[in-house]
Amino acid sequence: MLNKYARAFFTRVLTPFAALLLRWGVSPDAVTLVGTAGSVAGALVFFPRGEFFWGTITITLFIFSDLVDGNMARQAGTSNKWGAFLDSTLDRVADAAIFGGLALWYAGKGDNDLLCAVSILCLASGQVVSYTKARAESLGLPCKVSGLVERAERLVITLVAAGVAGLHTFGVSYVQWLLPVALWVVGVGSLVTVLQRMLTVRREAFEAAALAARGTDDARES
Ligand SMILES: CCCCCCCC/C=C\CCCCCCCC(=O)OC[C@H](COP(=O)(O)OP(=O)(O)OC[C@H]1O[C@@H](n2ccc(N)nc2=O)[C@H](O)[C@@H]1O)OC(=O)CCCCCCC/C=C\CCCCCCCC
Ligand SMILES: O=P([O-])([O-])O[C@@H]1[C@@H](O)[C@H](O)[C@@H](O)[C@H](O)[C@@H]1O
Ligand SMILES: [Mg+2]
Ligand SMILES: [Mg+2]
Repeated sequence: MLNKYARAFFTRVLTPFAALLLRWGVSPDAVTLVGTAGSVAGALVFFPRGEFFWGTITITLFIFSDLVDGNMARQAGTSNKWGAFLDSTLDRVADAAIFGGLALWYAGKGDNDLLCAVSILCLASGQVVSYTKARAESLGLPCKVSGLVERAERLVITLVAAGVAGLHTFGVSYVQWLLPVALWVVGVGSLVTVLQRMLTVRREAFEAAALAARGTDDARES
């Protein structure tokens, strides 16, 4: 949903910045790499220590690189399969660090086995959501459904909740409950998304097989 509705807005806002980076000689690949390194560092330095506010601020600053890199590649006319592969692969690395960082907090000082398990569920199910589409596309099937919770939703829900929950450190009360709720929403939502995509790909696979069988029959008859 966010991918569909917010992308146009962010493209308009980030285009001048992307153009400036290109003028400075920065490449889209460099932005992808630095953005990922920053997101991973923010997640693994701050989240395992329970510093959710600063972790979220750092990750948010770097994660927008994921919108800038493609924008730069399109402006420069250099979008290519390597860039698409690098972008998607490093997205998985950043996602693993974010939910891994939260799991480490709950496994350690956060001392909550259930929320540690829910963070791992978010990590694993989010990766499977992405895998369903990647594998379907590699088999020539379009996977024509985005599903309930795409990557942008997973990140926005988690980061807004973590950022606000982190205000607890500055004395704001009644905000810590937001992060557990967000993790449950993302974990269960991602499972639903996996199911939605699997059912869509199953239908697409059977339709493709039926079409191929009809083609063979037609060829035999003529
Ligand atoms: C009180 C609290 C207030 C909080 C307010 C928070 C407001 C934030 C609200 C909304 C943020 C909305 C984010 C919207 C996301 C937009 C949707 C979207 O576009 O998502 C997808 C993208 C990028 O996807 P992708 O990488 O696939 O696209 P690209 O454009 O890069 O194109 C890829 C192609 O480009 C080519 N290419 C790429 C790279 C390369 N090197 N070479 C290439 O050639 C190639 O062809 C590729 O195929 O983005 C995301 O998924 C990232 C989502 C970002 C989410 C930000 C989350 C931040 C949210 C909240 C932070 C809150 C902080 C709160 C602090 C609270 C304190 C009180
Ligand atoms: O499938 P999903 O994980 O929700 O979202 C995906 C991103 O995570 C991936 O990195 C991108 O390349 C895909 O185009 C798609 O947007
Ligand atoms: Mg990107
Ligand atoms: Mg990306």
